[in-house]
Amino acid sequence: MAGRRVNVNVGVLGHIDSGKTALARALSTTASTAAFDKQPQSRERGITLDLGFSCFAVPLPGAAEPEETLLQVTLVDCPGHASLIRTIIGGAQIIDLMMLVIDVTKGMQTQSAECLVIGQIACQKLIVVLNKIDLLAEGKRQTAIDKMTRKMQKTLENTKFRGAPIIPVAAKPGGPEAPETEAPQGISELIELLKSQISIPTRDPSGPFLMSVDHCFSIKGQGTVMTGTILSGSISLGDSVEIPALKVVKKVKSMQMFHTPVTSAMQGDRLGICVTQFDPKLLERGLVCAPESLHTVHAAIISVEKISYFRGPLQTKAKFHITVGHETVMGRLLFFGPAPSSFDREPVLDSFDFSREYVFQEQYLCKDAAPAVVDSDENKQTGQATEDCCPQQQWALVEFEKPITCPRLSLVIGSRLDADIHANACRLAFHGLLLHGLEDRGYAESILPTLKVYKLKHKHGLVERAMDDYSVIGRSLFKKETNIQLFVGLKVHLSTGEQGVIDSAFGQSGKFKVHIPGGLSPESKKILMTAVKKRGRAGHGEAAKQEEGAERPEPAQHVELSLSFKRYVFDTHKRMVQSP
Ligand SMILES: Nc1nc2c(ncn2[C@@H]2O[C@H](COP(=O)(O)OP(=O)(O)OP(=O)(O)O)[C@@H](O)[C@H]2O)c(=O)[nH]1
Ligand SMILES: [Mg+2]
Repeated sequence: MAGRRVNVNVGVLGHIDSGKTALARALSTTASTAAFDKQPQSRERGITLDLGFSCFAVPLPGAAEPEETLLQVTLVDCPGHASLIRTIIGGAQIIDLMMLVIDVTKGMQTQSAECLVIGQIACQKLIVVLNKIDLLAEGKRQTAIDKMTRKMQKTLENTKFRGAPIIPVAAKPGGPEAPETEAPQGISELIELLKSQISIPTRDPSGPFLMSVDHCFSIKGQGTVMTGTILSGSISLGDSVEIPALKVVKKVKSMQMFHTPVTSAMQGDRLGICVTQFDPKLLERGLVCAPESLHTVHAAIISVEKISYFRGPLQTKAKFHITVGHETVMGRLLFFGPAPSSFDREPVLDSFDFSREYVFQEQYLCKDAAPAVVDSDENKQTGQATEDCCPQQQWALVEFEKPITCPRLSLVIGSRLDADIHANACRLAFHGLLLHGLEDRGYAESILPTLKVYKLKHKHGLVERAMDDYSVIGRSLFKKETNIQLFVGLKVHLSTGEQGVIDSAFGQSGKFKVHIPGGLSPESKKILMTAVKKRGRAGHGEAAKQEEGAERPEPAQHVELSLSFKRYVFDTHKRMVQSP
C-alpha cells in the first residue's frame, strides 16, 4: 500500500501561446522521472476538455517520512482566452496556487493581466514563470531576464501578490520544431520553488458534499465515472449523490483516488466516483452534490466589487456574462447600495439583510475613471478609492437568462466575454459573492417586493396662490395626467419655510391643494397676495379661467414647493413613501 498522498491544485494560467501546456507537460515529465519512479501520470481518456489536468507527485516537504508521504500536485492547465474565465472560475475554488506564465520575450499581455485579476480574486498564492528564455540571445540572456523580472515585480507591486517569486524557465526549448529530446530548462528549480511555496490547505470534511466534475465517461459493465475535485464535505461508498443538472440521484458504487480504490474522500481530494449508468455526454462538466444541497436560482442578490482595470461604468440594466461555478450565463444587473449615512458600514459577506433599506443606483459607484489594462511599462494602478464618498459595500440584483445551480456564497464573476480580445482591454468587469439566490421562478412577484430598494425622488413646483391662511394652491409639480391621489398625505416644503401636506387635486390641470397646518406666515401672505392681485388684474372677471389658467403672468416673487419621497423599485403597487 502506497503511503499517504496529499493533493494540491496548481493553476497554470497565462496569455495565449505563453507555453502553459508545454510547462505542464515539462513539469509532469521532469517530476515523474526525477522525483518519483512510479507512473503518476493519469492520461485522462478521450474527452475534449478546455481544462487540462495532469499531475505529478513529489515527497511531501516536511513530512516525517517523506518516502511514505507524497505531495500530489494536480496541474490545471487553463486555456488562453475566451473560455478561460469560465474555466478558471470553475477551478478557482480548488486552485491553491497559481502559476502565471509569461512569455519572456513579450512580457505582460492582455490575458496575462486578466489572469492576474482572476488570481487576485480567487487565489492566495502566485508564482510568475518567465518562459521561453531559450529565445533570448545567449549573451544578453541574464540581462533580459533581470529586466523582465523587475518589470514583473513592478506589475505585482499593486496587487496582493507583491513580492511573489519570479522564475525563468524554458518549457520547450526550440519551440514546436525542436526534438522531444531537448531538455527543458529550469524545471527542477521550479519544482523546488513549488514545494517551498505550497502550503497544504486545511481541509474540512464537514458540511454538505460538493464536487466539481471535470470529466465524465462510462465503463462498460460498471457504470459512469465522474472525476473531479471535492469542494466541500466528504463522501463514502454507498452514499447517494445528486447530479442537479440532470435532476437525478445516484448511488456511489466505487471510488478511486490516484487509481487506488478508496471507501471515503473529503474536501480537496481528487476523486473518481463510479455510479450507476447514465449517459456521460449529458454531463461533461458540472457539480455533483449531496441530494438537495444545491439550489437552482433564477436571480440572485450579490455583493459586487468592480474590477478596477475594467474600462467604463457598470450600469443598471446592463447585461454581462455571469460566471458562477462551472456555468456562465447572461445576466442583467440592477445596482443598489446603502443610504449615504451608512456608507461606512463594514461589508457583510455571508448574508443579505432584507430588513434594511437600500438606494437604487443607475450604476456602480466608484471614483475612478477606469484605468487601462495593467501594462508592463506604465503599471498605473488607479481606482484607489478615497474612502469618503463611495459605500464600503454595494450590491446587485442579477437576473439570469437561464437558471443556474450553485451553492450559497458562490464566487460570481461578471465579464464581457464578447468584447474584442484584441482590444487590449480587461474583459472582467466585477466580482462578488452570491449572497441570496431567488429560487422561485415567479420571484418578481413573490420575493422582490420584499427587497426594499428605493429611488429618492424630488419634485419642485410653485405656489400659485393662497386660498386662505391655512391652504394654498400649488402647480407645476405634477403632470396633468398624474394621479395626484397617490401623493395625498405627503409633506411638501414651501420656500418661505412653511410645511404643508398635499390635500387633494384641484381642477384638471395637475394643480393641487396644500394644507398648511401651522398657517402661512404674514410675510408669505404678503408675497402671495401681491401675486394674486397682479393676476386678478390680468385675468379680469374670468373666474373659471383663473382657476385653471396655466398661462397667466408669473407673480413677482415665486414661492416654491418641494416634495421628496421614496419610490420602491420592486413595489408592485408603485406607492410613494415620505422620505425624511
Ligand atoms: N522556444 C520556445 N518555445 C516554446 C517554449 N514553450 C512553449 N513554446 C512554444 O510556444 C507555443 C505555445 O505553447 P503552448 O504550450 O501550446 O502554449 P499555451 O500557453 O498552452 O497556449 P494556449 O493553450 O493556446 O493558450 C508552442 O509552439 C510551443 O512549442 C519554450 O520554452 N521555448
Ligand atoms: Mg495550452
